[in-house]
Amino acid sequence: MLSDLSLSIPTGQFVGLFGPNGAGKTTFLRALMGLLPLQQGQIRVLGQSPGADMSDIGYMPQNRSANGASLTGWDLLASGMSGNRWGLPWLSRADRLAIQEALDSVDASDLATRRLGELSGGERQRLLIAQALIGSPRLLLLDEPLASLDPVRMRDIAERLGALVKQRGMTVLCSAHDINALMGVMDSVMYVARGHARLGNVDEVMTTEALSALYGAPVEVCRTPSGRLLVSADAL
Ligand SMILES: Nc1ncnc2c1ncn2[C@@H]1O[C@H](COP(=O)(O)OP(=O)(O)OP(=O)(O)O)[C@@H](O)[C@H]1O
Repeated sequence: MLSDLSLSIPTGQFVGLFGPNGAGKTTFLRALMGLLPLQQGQIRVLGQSPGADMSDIGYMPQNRSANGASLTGWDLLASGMSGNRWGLPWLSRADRLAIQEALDSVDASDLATRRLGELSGGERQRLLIAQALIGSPRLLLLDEPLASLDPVRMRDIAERLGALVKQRGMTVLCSAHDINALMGVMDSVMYVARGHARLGNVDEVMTTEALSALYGAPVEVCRTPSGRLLVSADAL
């Protein structure tokens, strides 16, 4: 359970959300979506209560349904339009352009005609990121979007998302386990552990002192000569 959380995520930033398994990353994203009731306190998302107006929010959940093996990639994206999940709505020209733009933004247009049942985990993953990007949301909440991607594709998607933040002024909150995949792309890090969180730039948060305080146990943060961050501790 998350507690004593008081933070404000600046708009137009790419924020990496990190922490060990079970720390509360998914819980935090679901609370922002209005999918979980708060026991205490309050959250404002784009100035509103969570869940009040989702039109400007794109969300890629962690638990991704394996349904729809016979649907194509295009069908998957179309099914999310007009709030229609698996039905296939009539699409306006603007809807079709929005789908194509979302596919292009993650280099997934070649997957539009492929059936979901034939795609690799990483290919489906790219389509789901595209689905969350439909309509150019102001806020994008991505729960482990880089899981199942190979290192080259991981970096490619991270850089594409980083470019969208810069081009559109979009705010991205992206949970991940490999901090190095988002290095140079993130503006800030939110690190969650033991129900507490710290938000700041990489150099403020990813330090031996800051993480040891969050974990309540000695944690060592090192940088390799090539700039990779390594976090190690018996407690992890
Ligand atoms: N629906 C639920 N009911 C009860 N407890 C839950 C529920 N969902 C998650 N939890 C618990 O809340 C805690 C935080 O889980 P959460 O999924 O937010 O962690 P996470 O940081 O996203 O972890 P991971 O890196 O493993 O995905 C865990 O202890 C988990 O068991």
